[in-house]
Amino acid sequence: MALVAARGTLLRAGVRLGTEAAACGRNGTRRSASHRVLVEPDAAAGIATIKFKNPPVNSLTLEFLTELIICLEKLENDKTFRGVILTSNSPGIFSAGLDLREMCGKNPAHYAEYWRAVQELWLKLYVSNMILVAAINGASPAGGCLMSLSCDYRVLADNPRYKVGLNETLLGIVAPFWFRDTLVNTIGHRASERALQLGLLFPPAEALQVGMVDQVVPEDQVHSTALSVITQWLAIPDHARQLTKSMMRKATTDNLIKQREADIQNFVSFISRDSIQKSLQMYIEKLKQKKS
Ligand SMILES: CCCCCC/C=C/CC(=O)SCCNC(=O)CCNC(=O)[C@H](O)C(C)(C)COP(=O)(O)OP(=O)(O)OC[C@H]1O[C@@H](n2cnc3c(N)ncnc32)[C@H](O)[C@@H]1OP(=O)(O)O
Repeated sequence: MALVAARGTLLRAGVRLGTEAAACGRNGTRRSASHRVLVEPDAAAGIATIKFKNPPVNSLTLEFLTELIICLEKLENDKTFRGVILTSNSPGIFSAGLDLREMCGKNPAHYAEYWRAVQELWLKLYVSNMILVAAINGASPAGGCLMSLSCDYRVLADNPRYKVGLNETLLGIVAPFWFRDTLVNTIGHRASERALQLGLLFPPAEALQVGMVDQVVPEDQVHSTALSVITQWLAIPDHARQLTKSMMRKATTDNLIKQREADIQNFVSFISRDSIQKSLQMYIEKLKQKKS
């Protein structure tokens, strides 16, 4: 059902599925997946690199989310690809997380459609059969950080401006239970409690120390490191690795799947509150003023 909704959104957005299907194909040359998702397939290695290209900050708009979901599904179904690197086409920003404008001044039906797409992307990432490695080449707050936490391994560029974390409380909003669970599964309960309550954004050395990322490397080595990690993981027999991943993660995704509709309703009523709308608008204003 979610994919049908996603395709509906794409078609309304004027994205041609035929073009996108071709983009995620097995050809060895670089192709453009759609407007916002670039895919660089290396069929011989069985690895594809997905590059986010949704300027200015790769925020997760509904259209971008939908393109990512469909691209991941195509790669998942194409047995050529066993590993995927997620990275940004614009070094400096991995992803600014959920697009604030999608959560501001819209109607409940839009919020519901948006949240279903956010859930769908997480589900696709978290239990993917493929080996997913995040090559984090820029700042990665909130939903951007969630994407990387949903991968199997995270490599972060060593630049003090590239902070990662779930900073929702700083916006006056609350990370949902499945964001929390993803973080807890990665860094443990106590560290998550502190990070979530304070909305901490960790610079590289601290991110490594707390376990938000697995490796910090010089900026120009992020992609090559991700590649060599995937190559090591590819040496493990797929069925054994996949079953183990599922054993580790399925309870977490099942928890969302069984209360998916309730989670959407909860999001819609929370985000529609006047007080939350005001907080988000103030936050957007603050971002604008930062420039002037
Ligand atoms: C039960 C209810 C549960 C609710 C849970 C909801 C969960 C939400 C999770 C989220 O992901 S919320 C989003 C959180 N994201 C952030 O806090 C990031 C905010 N952005 C930044 O900190 C910075 O922009 C940056 C990413 C560090 C980049 O900094 P830089 O200086 O390079 O760019 P800016 O000048 O700040 O931004 C350029 C441009 O982009 C706009 N923008 C930035 N972030 C977002 C965003 N998340 N959504 C939409 N737009 C964004 C910014 O306003 C600027 O726009 P302008 O028009 O050019 O001024």
